[in-house]
Amino acid sequence: MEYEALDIDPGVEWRFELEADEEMAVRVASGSVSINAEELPPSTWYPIHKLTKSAIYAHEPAQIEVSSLPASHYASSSTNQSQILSLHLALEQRRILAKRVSDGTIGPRVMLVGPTSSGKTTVAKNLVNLALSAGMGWTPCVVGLDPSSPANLIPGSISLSLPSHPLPTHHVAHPFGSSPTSLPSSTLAADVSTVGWWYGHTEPSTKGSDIWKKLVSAMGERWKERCAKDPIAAASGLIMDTPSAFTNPTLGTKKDDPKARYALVLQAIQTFDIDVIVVIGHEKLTIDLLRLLPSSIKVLRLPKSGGVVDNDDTYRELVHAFQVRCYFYGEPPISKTIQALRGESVPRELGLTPYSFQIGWETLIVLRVGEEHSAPSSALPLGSSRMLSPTRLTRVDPSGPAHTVRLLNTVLAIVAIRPDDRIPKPTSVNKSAPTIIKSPKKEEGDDGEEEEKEEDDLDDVPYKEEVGWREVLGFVVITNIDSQRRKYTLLSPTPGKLPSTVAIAGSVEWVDSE
Ligand SMILES: Nc1ncnc2c1ncn2[C@@H]1O[C@H](COP(=O)(O)OP(=O)(O)OP(=O)(O)O)[C@@H](O)[C@H]1O
Repeated sequence: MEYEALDIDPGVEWRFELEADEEMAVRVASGSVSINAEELPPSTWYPIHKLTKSAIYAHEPAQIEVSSLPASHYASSSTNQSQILSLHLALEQRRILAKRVSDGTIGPRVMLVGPTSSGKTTVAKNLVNLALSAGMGWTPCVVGLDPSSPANLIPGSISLSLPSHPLPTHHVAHPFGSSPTSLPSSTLAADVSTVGWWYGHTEPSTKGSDIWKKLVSAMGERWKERCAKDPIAAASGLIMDTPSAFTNPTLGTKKDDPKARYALVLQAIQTFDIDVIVVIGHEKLTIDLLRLLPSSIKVLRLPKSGGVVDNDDTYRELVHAFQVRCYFYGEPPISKTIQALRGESVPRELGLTPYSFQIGWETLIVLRVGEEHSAPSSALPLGSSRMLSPTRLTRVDPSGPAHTVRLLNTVLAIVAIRPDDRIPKPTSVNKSAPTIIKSPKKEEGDDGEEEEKEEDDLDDVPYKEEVGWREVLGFVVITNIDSQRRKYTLLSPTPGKLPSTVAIAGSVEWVDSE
């Protein structure tokens, strides 16, 4: 079989963009090259799946063999690799110092921020891989706060993971390696211990900021617990990938605090005690953060790599669908052409055997966070208003046609339930009607926010709100709703009983189009 041989000069990266119908394998013929700071093994075919857009960087004069050249590829010496390396060396010193004092000192806590397609995930992955390749046994925590490019789970989720080996770039589904919950754990990319939380939407919004903050706080608690138990994890520090929405100063700004700027960014900084912020290619954000934050937090600017691709919405949708598919089915097989390549090949994940089954509406309790489905405010007595908790849970009733349409193809996060999570059924006395506390007339000069309160038990809210920010046990998709027999058909990645019968729905949907 014919291969294309490519020479790459030192300090140069060979950039490629694979389309939906392209895949390739690369092999190092001479020299040393890496992909997202993972050194490619010598003389071994390294398969790269469709839709991947990335670059192979040469540390010294190198030659690689490519099974089939993609339509779009070029070499460039204008990379930000040297700046990433300098940053890594500074972080490495901090880790070594933290390990040396061994009094629970936590290593560097780095947050990456920047606009859409600025290269945040790529820089985060490079920094993680550089730490993992340092030979010091670091286990840097990856804080995946971008629900649209989820670190190791599926769109809509945010996660903490502790990789212990350099993360490969075989495909776009799991930029930070996949968790053993979705893929067989004996495989290379699957062996990354991960804890996930379900936001349910691919962009944080001001409306959803209350639940977002709860989720981030729960993640922070979990990380602190881990650091207290594991001094190496503590010394390794963390690298946080964030959503591009974080560059919007008014994200999370509520009416009760109109002057708050970068509310969700500040909350994440506080929760994870971030002490280094790397702003990619956004001068205004750098200046804003320098003004807002104390000098103990370093705000650095990293130039955007010329190789970063400005992905459009169609590409993002394709990647999201691919990520969900990989969660249920594992990676698609490598084409026969790549399998037929002679020589050693990097092992890749096995497929999964997803399982479809039916479950009754009464058995699977589907909840939504922060939704109102009680009487409209116009139906309340004059002068009173409804005040619902923004993180309240409502049970989805699939019986109405509108609900059926909304639920079909919805991705559900299965969450763990504890015995004391259930709200006791109201007694017959207080079940009679909602108690509306009328708004007292405003006193002059009284700008209090709390005057409107009500106690409402109109809705069947079976669980405490905490369930909404519980860790996720796994994901399923509703593939069919049988209104006659009152049953859902669910797709699950593996056969067996669901770990819990309480699930949270969001706005993430998936239809298997393959
Ligand atoms: N040097 C490079 N050469 C080729 N492709 C690259 C390079 N750096 C990044 N890319 C690609 O550019 C795209 C955008 O990069 P990345 O996902 O890191 O940006 P982001 O800021 O995290 O994006 P988002 O706005 O989706 O959060 C990705 O497809 C990535 O693989």
